[in-house]
Amino acid sequence: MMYLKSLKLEHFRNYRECGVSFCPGINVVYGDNAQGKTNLLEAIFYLSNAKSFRTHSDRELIQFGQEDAGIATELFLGDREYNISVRLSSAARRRLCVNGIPRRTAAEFAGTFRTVLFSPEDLYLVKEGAAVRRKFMDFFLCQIRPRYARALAEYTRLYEHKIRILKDCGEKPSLLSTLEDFNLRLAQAGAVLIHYRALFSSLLSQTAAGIHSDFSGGTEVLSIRYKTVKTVPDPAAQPKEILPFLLEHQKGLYRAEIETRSCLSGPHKDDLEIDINGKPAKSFASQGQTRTAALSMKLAERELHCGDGGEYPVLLLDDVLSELDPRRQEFVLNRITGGQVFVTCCEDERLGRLLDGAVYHVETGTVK
Ligand SMILES: Nc1ncnc2c1ncn2[C@@H]1O[C@H](COP(=O)(O)OP(=O)(O)OP(=O)(O)O)[C@@H](O)[C@H]1O
Repeated sequence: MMYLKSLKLEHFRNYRECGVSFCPGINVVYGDNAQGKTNLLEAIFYLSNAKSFRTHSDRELIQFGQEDAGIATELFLGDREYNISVRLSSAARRRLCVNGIPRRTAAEFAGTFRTVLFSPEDLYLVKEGAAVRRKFMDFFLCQIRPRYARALAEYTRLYEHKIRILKDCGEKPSLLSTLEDFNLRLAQAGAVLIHYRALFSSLLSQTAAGIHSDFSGGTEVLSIRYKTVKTVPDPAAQPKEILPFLLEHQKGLYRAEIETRSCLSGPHKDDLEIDINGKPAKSFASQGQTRTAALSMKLAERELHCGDGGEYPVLLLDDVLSELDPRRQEFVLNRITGGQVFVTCCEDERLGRLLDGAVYHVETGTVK
C-alpha cells in the first residue's frame, strides 16, 4: 500500500510551521474558506509531481515575507518507508530529495509516489473544449509510458515547426518543399499517440462507466468515446498500421492547410466524447451530473494507475462534496476504498456520513 504517514510544512503558503500525521484510509480536511485546505493538497501534489497544480511560479508557494519554504513527508510504499522533501528558495535553485539523496531533475524526483487530483477545475473535463481532455489523456500516459512522453514531445515540436512553415510559406514558397518530411515525421509520432490514447480511452470508458453507475445509484449511464483522425479505422492498432491512414488524411487536406495556414490533420484535434444517458454531457449534464462524471473519470484514472503500478495512488479531492446529493456524498466518503484519500470540504455537518477515517480542522494555516 502507498500512503503518506505524515506531512511537515514550513513557510509554505499560509502555513508557518505545521506537522500532521495521517491515516492510511480517508482523511477529511474541513474548514472555512481561505484557511489552507487547498494549500495542504497542493503541498502533497508537489511532492508527487515536482510542481504545483495552481501556479508555475514556485515563489508564490513561499510564505509572504519569507525567503524559503519546505515540504516533507514520510511515505509508506509497499513495505518500505521513504522520506521525500522539497526545499524552495527565492534566491537559489530548489532542492528535491528522496531519502536524503538530492534528485537533480523533476523527472528523477517525480513519481516516487503517484497522486490523482480532483479539483473544481476538473469539471472542465466535461464542460469545456477538447484541449482539456487531451491534457487529461497526456498527463496520465506521460506518467506511465515513456514512449508516449517521447512521442508527445516530438509531435509538439514538429507541430509548432509545421505551423511556422505554413505561416511563412506565403513569403517564402521554397519552405513548402520541407513539408513532406515534416508530415511524415508528424504522422509517425501521431500514430504512437493515437495507439496509446485509444487503449487508454477504452479502459477508461469501461472503468468510469462502472464507477458512475455505482455513484449515481444505477440511475445514469456514462459513456466515453475516443475521437481521432477519421480515416483511421482502428485507433488501437499498432502505430505502423495507423501510419498510412494518417498520411492519407494529411494528403487530402494538403491544399486546405496551405490556404488556411493551419495544421488541420492529426491527433492534436483528438477528443473524448462524453455522454450521460445517451446525451452529450457537455450540453445537457446538470452540475451534479457534471461533477459525478468528472469524478468518475478521475476515480477510473486511479484504478488504471493501480492496474499499471500495482498500488493505488494517493487521491486528492478538493472541494468535491458541494453540489452532490446526500447519496453521492456518501459514495465519496465511504465507498472509495483501496488507497489513501484526502477530501477537503467547508462544513463539518456533512461528516456525519463518514463511517471511518480521520477528520482534521484547518484554521488560518494550522491543522488540528
Ligand atoms: N505565499 C503565501 N503566503 C501566505 N499566505 C498565502 C500565500 N499564498 C496563499 N496564501 C493564503 O492562503 C489562503 C488560501 O488558502 P487555500 O487556497 O488553501 O484556501 P481553502 O481553505 O482551500 O479555501 P476555499 O474553501 O475558499 O477553497 C488565502 O488566505 C491566501 O491569502
